[in-house]
Formats: sequence, C-alpha cells, structure tokens
Amino acid sequence: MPGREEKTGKLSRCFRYYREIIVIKVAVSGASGRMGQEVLKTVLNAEDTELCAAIDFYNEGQDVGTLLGTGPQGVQITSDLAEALATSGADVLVDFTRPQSVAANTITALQAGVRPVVGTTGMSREDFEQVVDLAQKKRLGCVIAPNFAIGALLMIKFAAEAAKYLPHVEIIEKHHDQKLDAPSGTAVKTAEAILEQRGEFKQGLDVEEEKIEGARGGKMPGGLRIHSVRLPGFVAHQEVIFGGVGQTLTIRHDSISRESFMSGVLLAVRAVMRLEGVVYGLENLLFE
Ligand SMILES: NC(=O)C1=CN([C@@H]2O[C@H](COP(=O)(O)OP(=O)(O)OC[C@H]3O[C@@H](n4cnc5c(N)ncnc54)[C@H](OP(=O)(O)O)[C@@H]3O)[C@@H](O)[C@H]2O)C=CC1
Ligand SMILES: O=C(O)C1=N[C@H](C(=O)O)C[C@H](O)C1
Repeated sequence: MPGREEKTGKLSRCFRYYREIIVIKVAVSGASGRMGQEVLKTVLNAEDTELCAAIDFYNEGQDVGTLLGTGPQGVQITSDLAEALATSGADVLVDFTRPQSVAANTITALQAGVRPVVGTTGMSREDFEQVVDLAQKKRLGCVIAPNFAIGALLMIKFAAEAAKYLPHVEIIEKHHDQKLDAPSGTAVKTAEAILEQRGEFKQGLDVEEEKIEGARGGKMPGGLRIHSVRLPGFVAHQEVIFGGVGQTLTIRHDSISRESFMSGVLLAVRAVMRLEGVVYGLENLLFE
C-alpha cells in the first residue's frame, strides 16, 4: 500500500502527463468497522484518492496503518467528525457507521461543504428528506446507496423486470448476525423497484393468520413480504422469489466478501464530485 509521500510523488508525475487527474480528498466515518476498514484500504490504494481523515469511536488516536497492519499512513483516527472535516480539507465523506448516526453525519458533512457518499442503511424517511433538501440548498452532490455491489444492482434491475410478468414475489435476505437493521437496505430498494413496476397489484390473502408473530415476514405495500435471516457465516445475500402458475423464478445475489462493494464505493466517490443534489441508488449512476 503506498504511503502518502509515495502517492503524492506518483500523482505529481501523473499531473505532468495527464493534467486532468484530480486527487479527491476522502474522509471515512466508521473507519474502524467492517466496511470502514475496507474503504480505508481502497482509498489508500487508488491513484486518484487521498485519505485525509478517519472517524470512529474505536481506536481513537491510532494511525490507520496500525489498524490495517500496514506501515504508518499519517492519518490518526478521531471521534470528532466536524473538527476532522474542518481541518482535513475533505472533498468527500464516505459513511459506513450505524442507522442512528448516519443522518447526523451526512448533515454535518453537507454543512461543512463536504459531499457525502452514504453506504449506511436504515436512514428514516424524514431524515432522508432533510438530507435531500439540504444537499439541494447547498448545491452539493450526495450519493446514498443501499448496496454498492454491481451484482446486487443487477439483481434489483432483473427483479423489477421480472415483476412485470410475475407479480407474485417475496424477498429473503440473509446477513451476518451483527447487522443492526432489518430488513436490509437492499431488500427495501428491491421492493421499491418491484412495486414501481407492478403498480396496483395486491398479493396474499386477507384472512391469513400468523400462529407465531412475524412468521410471514415484514409486509411492504401491496402485500410484498420481506424475510430477514441473521446468522454467523453470512456476509450479505438475497433471493427474490417469483411465483407463477406451475413455476417459480429465483434471482439470487451473494456478496461473499466486503471487497464486492469497493469498486462501487470508488465510482460513487468520483461521481459525487460532479453531482448536485441527492442520488439514491448507485444504479442511477451506472445504468441508462
Ligand atoms: N451500501 C452498502 O453497499 C453496504 C452497506 N453496509 C451498511 O454499512 C453500515 C456499517 O456496516 P458495518 O461496517 O458492517 O458495521 P460495523 O459495526 O462493523 O462498523 C460501524 C462502525 O462505525 C462506528 N460508528 C458508529 N457511529 C459512528 C459515528 N457517529 N461516527 C463515527 N463512527 C461511528 C461504529 O462504532 P460503534 O460500534 O461504537 O457504534 C463502528 O466502529 C451498516 O448500516 C450496513 O448496513 C454494509 C455493507 C455494504
Ligand atoms: O449490513 C451489511 O452487511 C449490509 N448492508 C447493506 C444492506 O442493508 O442492504 C448492504 C449489504 O446487504 C450488506
């Protein structure tokens, strides 16, 4: 992994030949977490990004290189987001924290003139709308993406297409047992995409009776059910199961490592620099 000095040298050479290369200064909140550590590595390794701040409550004062087991990187973990953004010259904040923290972090970033790339799921509708208004007012880009893995985005796209022909559908999502929110942001996004395509359709019996509460999963509008499984051993998995006359169709995606999200995170970091306002869902930056 290149140190900061090495990267600056490499980039000045790039500048000599390719003047259009711009280095994006990235702050990472949730830096000590599962996703945060993966993002630190990605930002340190990419040629056009520079890690300028790392924010978390864990490992405060530690160099991120100690956390990652690389050599020193010259960036210490801090718990003060506002201060870190004010002093580091960050262009972008990548947030992978927790549902209770994400709205405040995103608003702090926008108020500091920093463009948020939000991977944290579970933001409430009211907070989302507040972020949309603030990004618009500040004329700053903001990407909110429940899933950064290309395979998951394709799963959502294919599921929306299938729903036009097979409107009876249920979603089963499976995640590691440390996940705080249910259903997953990906399952909600998938359901929204399906509902948009299948329109007024209503599935399921009104007379259905649950002998154990929750046995039939969580109910989205139109009777679309989402079932959430939490077990050690899983990373992030989803099946979208369509039922028709004498047949079923299953569209399934598996993230077997958190590296699966990183090319999407980098794409969002680059794209957010030229956006104005909120983009919800990475598919809007990838597909026609
Ligand atoms: N969009 C996508 O593609 C993906 C999204 N996710 C989402 O990302 C989020 C994080 O997941 P994961 O990395 O597994 O979670 P972790 O619990 O491993 O990491 C979150 C880290 O953020 C810290 N944290 C909490 N609040 C703050 C705050 N205000 N400022 C700075 N740090 C804070 C936590 O500390 P503490 O434990 O003390 O709270 C923890 O160290 C989840 O919402 C998850 O659903 C995950 C994978 C992919
Ligand atoms: O918590 C996770 O791990 C994940 N969260 C996101 C979600 O809620 O959809 C994305 C992915 O499924 C991993």
